[in-house]
Amino acid sequence: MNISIIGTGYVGLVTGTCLAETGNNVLCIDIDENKVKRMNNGEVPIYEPHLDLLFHRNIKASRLHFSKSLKEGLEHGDIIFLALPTPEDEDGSADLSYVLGAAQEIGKLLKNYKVIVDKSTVPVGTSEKVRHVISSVTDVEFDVVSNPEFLREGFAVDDFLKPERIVIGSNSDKATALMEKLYKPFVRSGNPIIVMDEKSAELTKYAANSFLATKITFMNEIANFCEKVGADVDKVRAGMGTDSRIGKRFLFPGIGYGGSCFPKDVKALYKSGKDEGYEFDILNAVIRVNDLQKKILIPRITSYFNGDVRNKTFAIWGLAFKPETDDIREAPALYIIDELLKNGAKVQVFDPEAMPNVKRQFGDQLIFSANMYAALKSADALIICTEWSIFRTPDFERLKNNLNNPVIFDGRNLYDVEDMEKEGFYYRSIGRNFKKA
Ligand SMILES: NC(=O)C1=CN([C@@H]2O[C@H](COP(=O)(O)OP(=O)(O)OC[C@H]3O[C@@H](n4cnc5c(N)ncnc54)[C@H](O)[C@@H]3O)[C@@H](O)[C@H]2O)C=CC1
Ligand SMILES: O=C(O)[C@H]1O[C@H](OP(=O)(O)OP(=O)(O)OC[C@H]2O[C@@H](n3ccc(=O)[nH]c3=O)[C@H](O)[C@@H]2O)[C@H](O)[C@@H](O)[C@@H]1O
Repeated sequence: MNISIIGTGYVGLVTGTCLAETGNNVLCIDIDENKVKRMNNGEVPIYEPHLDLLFHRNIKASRLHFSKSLKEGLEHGDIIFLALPTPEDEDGSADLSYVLGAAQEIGKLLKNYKVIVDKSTVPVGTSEKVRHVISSVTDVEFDVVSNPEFLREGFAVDDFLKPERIVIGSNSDKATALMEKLYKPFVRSGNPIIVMDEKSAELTKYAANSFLATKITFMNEIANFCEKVGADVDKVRAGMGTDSRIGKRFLFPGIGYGGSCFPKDVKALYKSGKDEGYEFDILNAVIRVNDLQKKILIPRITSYFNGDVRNKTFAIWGLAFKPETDDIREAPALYIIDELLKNGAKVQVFDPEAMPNVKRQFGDQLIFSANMYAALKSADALIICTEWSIFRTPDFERLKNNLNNPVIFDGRNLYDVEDMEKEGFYYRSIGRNFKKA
């Protein structure tokens, strides 16, 4: 099939590349000329494991192309995917200007039947709005389908190629049949394509993300309480997670959820509730608790240094909002860096992939280190914000020798508490055997 993807970010580029991988001819459109130029020069503009290989293979096979022209996109694709940003608006709602703006342009360019697929995360009723915007500028036949995306950054290619489910919200048999044909190669192992009405599909996406954010937040609160009563959240997690009704995944406490989606999606669902006169109490609490959790290390650090971090130097390991991505949107590390700089501290950072993005935001306010050990040089403490694999088994002797003080604030519970105490570290993690001084 001929497929066009409008918006070539984390979702659009992965979708386009994976659809090319199953033999479709894909044209990816992006408004960012520089990005299109880089992709046409063979450069993958984001870090996403395994994407490189598929990207180059499909370009070589002439199944994957890039352009900045929406007109070309409309001429090429029988199915047009919208993978456009839906960022948080000032009032917490999802900003639909990218999606509806593109819909209007699409309407003007429409010459024959197309299926317009919304892959962006959007509130209930958006497909209807897209339909309305397009039909207000054209008489040409078209269908709109909601097809929310569930991929995770860092696992995006695997998640797309082997999805646990595909959700299609459609009120057109013709469009549904085309979508099922397109996705058939991805569900050979028997995972379902779940077809439903478009409103339910739109809500499924927000419900899934908000549920996962709630699960993490619940564990963060349990972890905080563990510290009050001297329990160990790792043990509690193991005890809970083995109940198959709860499950082992997404029970890891830390310094709050971040990323381009959970924070904005929880807020958008909360705001949708408000707009309908429904108060999502649980989401309100999730938002509040997560905001506090992102900064939970700050009072601990400040109190360790007797209330004053001025002229102290901190090493930070991990800047991305999670491992295996260069994405720093809503990354907890950025909140911690902000607070430390505001309080007069110096900050030396290392991240395997996210440093260029952080450099664009913080410039020379930070020292960017060539490797994880260089970041420790003469630092008064190490703060761990992202659980990249390379941080899991460091050379503790080298770590201790490079630091001014053997002090670690670990926001991701990477090390064993007793081992660290034996090694002579002051080691503070989240929700584990913290003994009050
Ligand atoms: N990042 C993720 O892991 C996931 C994101 N989503 C949802 O997918 C949507 C897209 O997210 P991301 O891919 O992360 O966004 P992104 O910000 O990485 O990429 C969006 C792309 O759209 C381009 N763009 C903006 N306006 C355009 C226009 N008028 N025409 C053509 N291109 C345009 C931008 O230049 C950018 O390259 C959002 O609604 C998000 O909530 C859903 C599942 C996973
Ligand atoms: O809509 C989206 O954009 C995507 O959002 C999340 O994917 P992603 O944000 O890439 O990453 P996750 O692995 O879900 O992690 C999100 C945040 O939760 C945190 N987290 C995750 C799991 C956990 O146990 N504890 C925890 O603190 C991570 O550190 C990270 O900050 C969802 O997992 C995807 O299904 C969804 O498609």
